[in-house]
Amino acid sequence: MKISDKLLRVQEVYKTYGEGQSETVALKGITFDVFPGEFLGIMGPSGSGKTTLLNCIATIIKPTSGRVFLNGKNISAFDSKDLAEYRGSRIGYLFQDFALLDNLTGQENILLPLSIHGMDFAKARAKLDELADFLEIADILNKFPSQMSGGQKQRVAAARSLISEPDIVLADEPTGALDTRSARILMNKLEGLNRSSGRTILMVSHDPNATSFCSRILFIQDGVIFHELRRKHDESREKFYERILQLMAQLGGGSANVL
Ligand SMILES: Nc1ncnc2c1ncn2[C@@H]1O[C@H](COP(=O)(O)OP(=O)(O)OP(=O)(O)O)[C@@H](O)[C@H]1O
Repeated sequence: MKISDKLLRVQEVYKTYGEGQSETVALKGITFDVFPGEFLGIMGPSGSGKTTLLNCIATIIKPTSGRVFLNGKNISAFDSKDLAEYRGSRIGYLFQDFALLDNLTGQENILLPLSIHGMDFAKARAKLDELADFLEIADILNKFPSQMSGGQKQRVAAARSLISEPDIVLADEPTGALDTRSARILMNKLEGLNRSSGRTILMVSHDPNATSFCSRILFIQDGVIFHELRRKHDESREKFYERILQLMAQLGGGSANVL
């Protein structure tokens, strides 16, 4: 298979922070592919390198060595102009803390990426209406973040991550600040976007409830991928959740301690 058949290829990525006595090798040669339409989860205990890996893919930080390809292009070799285009339109971000701007309404937050990167207004309006409808945020678009619940904020953030129709959405613990019910609603929406629109999502999480919505999960520990679980074609989410828990228990110490 050619590299271009894959949407994303992470190849032998290493990341070292600091030097000498304070040196931390956060990623130790990570290699994996993401195919178009996948909903890939990355699980691992605190400090295992999940956020570092996501930030290398998002070009927020540079790998110490190794390469990241998006649509066959080596984005780790991009100059700053290409990086701006890549960050702005080819990927969407979803963060644990929502990262909404407090002094902008929901609608303004969602449209912000487009106003920075140039906007076809009619297309943006149609896309906004479609996303607001699907994510059930139409009636809060004129509210400010301080007037929204956590779940509503994260669904507004999800709309913002999708408005530019990115090739891939990168989500870092998107349910981390949500209660169980809001987390489930968000994950149902992300799964729906993945299944109905073929939206490719890469999500980092330590929560098996969240990753049980994925189609495949990579397990990372001490900067190395050491296991993969794939959701079977007709496997229910509940069954997949059980398999994730079983694996976590096998890894030792019970799920809560391991991941
Ligand atoms: N800016 C930094 N400078 C130095 N060390 C760092 C930095 N960021 C992360 N690290 C270290 O790199 C390792 C991986 O951290 P990372 O945040 O990627 O883990 P994580 O799996 O996302 O953890 P968590 O689930 O707690 O967010 C940890 O040992 C961490 O202390």
